[in-house]
Amino acid sequence: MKSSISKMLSEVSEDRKLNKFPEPYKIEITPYKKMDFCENTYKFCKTENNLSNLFNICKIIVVGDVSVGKTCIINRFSQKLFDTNYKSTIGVDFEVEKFEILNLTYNMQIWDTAGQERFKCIAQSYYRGAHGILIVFDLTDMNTLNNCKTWLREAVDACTTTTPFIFLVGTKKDLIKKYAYKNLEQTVSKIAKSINAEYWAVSSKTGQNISDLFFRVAALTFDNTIEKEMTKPDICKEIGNDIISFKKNKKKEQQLTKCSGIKCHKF
Ligand SMILES: Nc1nc2c(ncn2[C@@H]2O[C@H](COP(=O)(O)OP(=O)(O)OP(=O)(O)O)[C@@H](O)[C@H]2O)c(=O)[nH]1
Repeated sequence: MKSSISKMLSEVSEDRKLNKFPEPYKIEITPYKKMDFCENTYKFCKTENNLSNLFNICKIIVVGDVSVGKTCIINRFSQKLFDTNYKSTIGVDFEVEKFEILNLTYNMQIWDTAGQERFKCIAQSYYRGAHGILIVFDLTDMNTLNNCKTWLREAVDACTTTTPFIFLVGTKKDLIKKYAYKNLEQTVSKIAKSINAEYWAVSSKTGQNISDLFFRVAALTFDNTIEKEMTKPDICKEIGNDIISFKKNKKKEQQLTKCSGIKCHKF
């Protein structure tokens, strides 16, 4: 947690800067067909905007069976590390990754959940408000793929306040032979389409597609959040239990309204 906070305060490294909309892994296996940021997003990012820090965070949850490689994906991306020793996640773990998208800082909270059944209840309490769900399976174990629908149902049921982007992520690509992978991809494609998810095949051991996946997640959630907020009459933001609302039309003095529980006051 300490390192996550210091990361949020630190400078964005060069390899986390994004100015071009990243492509999906396979255009035919994604429901998200857009190939560029929205016009509103470009406009918002170009204007000198003191509201920009209101949209600078997204929450991503990573779910899937035991030992499919959830922690390894996150460690490979955040620390460029791969550990062959398996240490099961207890409950949930938390990481923050900092990006710069179209010159705005963007923080991604990544919630690594335990695959073990006994921790499900704890993990589910962290799903609320997620902007993205990574459902992870092991490309060498069909059972883990078959369980993805259950993971998705449970995650979506708990995400009552948001409509998250869904990614179906197959791991351990380094362990599967080319011809076997080709056959498998047809099955995965059907499942991905049936759950309306974007598919990625990755390897935490070699690093294949790991960064591309997280950049894609960052770009989609960033663009969607700004687009949604820009089309609202007023910009509202949930901070803890409070709703902070900014009136967009007031130029000089922004009217800030804070509503907490039943009481509502202006300041
Ligand atoms: N060869 C190979 N092994 C991997 C890869 N990803 C993960 N592993 C191995 O798979 C095992 C489990 O990885 P974890 O990332 O700990 O799995 P997890 O899904 O977080 O497991 P839980 O926390 O118990 O739910 C470890 O021994 C890893 O070294 C990969 O891309 N390639």
